[in-house]
Amino acid sequence: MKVTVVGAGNVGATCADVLAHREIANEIVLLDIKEGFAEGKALDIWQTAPINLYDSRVTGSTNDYSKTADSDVVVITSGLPRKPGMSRDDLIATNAGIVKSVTDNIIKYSPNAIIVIVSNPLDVMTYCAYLTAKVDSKKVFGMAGILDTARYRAFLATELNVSPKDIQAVLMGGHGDTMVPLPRYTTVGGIPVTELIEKDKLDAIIERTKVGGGEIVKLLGTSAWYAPGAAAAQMVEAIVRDQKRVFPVCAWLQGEYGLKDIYLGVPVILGKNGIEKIIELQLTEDEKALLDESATAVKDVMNVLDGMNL
Ligand SMILES: NC(=O)c1ccc[n+]([C@@H]2O[C@H](COP(=O)([O-])OP(=O)(O)OC[C@H]3O[C@@H](n4cnc5c(N)ncnc54)[C@H](O)[C@@H]3O)[C@@H](O)[C@H]2O)c1
Ligand SMILES: O=C(O)C[C@H](O)C(=O)O
Repeated sequence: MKVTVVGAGNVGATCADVLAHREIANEIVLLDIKEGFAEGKALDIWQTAPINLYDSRVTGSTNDYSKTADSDVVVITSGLPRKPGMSRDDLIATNAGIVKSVTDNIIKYSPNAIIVIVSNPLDVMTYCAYLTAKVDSKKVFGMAGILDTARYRAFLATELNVSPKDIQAVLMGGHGDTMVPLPRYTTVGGIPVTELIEKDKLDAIIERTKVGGGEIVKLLGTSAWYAPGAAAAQMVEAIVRDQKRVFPVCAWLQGEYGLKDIYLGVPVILGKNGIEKIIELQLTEDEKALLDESATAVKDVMNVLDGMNL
């Protein structure tokens, strides 16, 4: 299996590192526009192989897409991260052009690749890649839900003093402050979370999750990378190993949840064909209202992209 990661910055390099040391792909290409940057990162990662005992090959390339030819999966992380005070949507002006040109190049050399978008604003950059790639939407989708649920699960694990391994959760909607964590679908070792935590504490964790990206931006001056890189690698693993994992993924909706022509986070089954199924949950009226609100927020930014005439 060959996997390309475009953008060798914080998220891209972390993703490539996880793919390599967990031997998720045997050939990993890191590509960046900055001269020598991807080569340097790839060399550093590859030099961990004798220490971490793996044999996945990691190579780097400065914008030479011929090196990415015939990739099975491509992860796109290229683009600016936000700084304190910015929203993810503020990145659209720069990142849309980047995601479009990268997707064009990727499709030219790997027409059958499955494409996982990470660049922000996530839902709209995934839409941008889909419009550019002109392939089945089951092969173009975005990473956000695994990260957002990981934050939610980590906060719950701290609060309840239990292993994060035992916390399962579903989160839907856009990758922004309108995301919709679903306590009704959150369990701890099979026990509904609502039986283990007071409502006000759970509400506070949900609110913290919604702004979890911003919390890190404020602390670091740039956005997160360890959890995002690992989350993207987990999606790649589900695809290359045909694991049929159930994850929240930013997917193209065509009537599911009463929503059409929009990229939004929903639970899916992920396997060798990409999105193998979108799972439709029975939402309560309140949950559906929150999802609709999130969809409206994403649609507004999709309209901005449409107006850019890239
Ligand atoms: N979906 C998510 O949950 C999630 C999580 C974290 C970060 N992100 C987003 O991922 C993106 C990357 O974040 P980061 O922290 O790695 O940023 P970074 O600045 O560390 O890395 C971005 C890299 O992209 C490269 N790049 C820019 N234009 C390029 C082009 N045309 N072709 C190839 N490479 C190009 C840059 O040279 C840089 O090395 C940001 O947009 C960020 O907002 C999304
Ligand atoms: O918050 C950001 O800008 C990056 C990313 O979307 C995140 O949630 O960490």
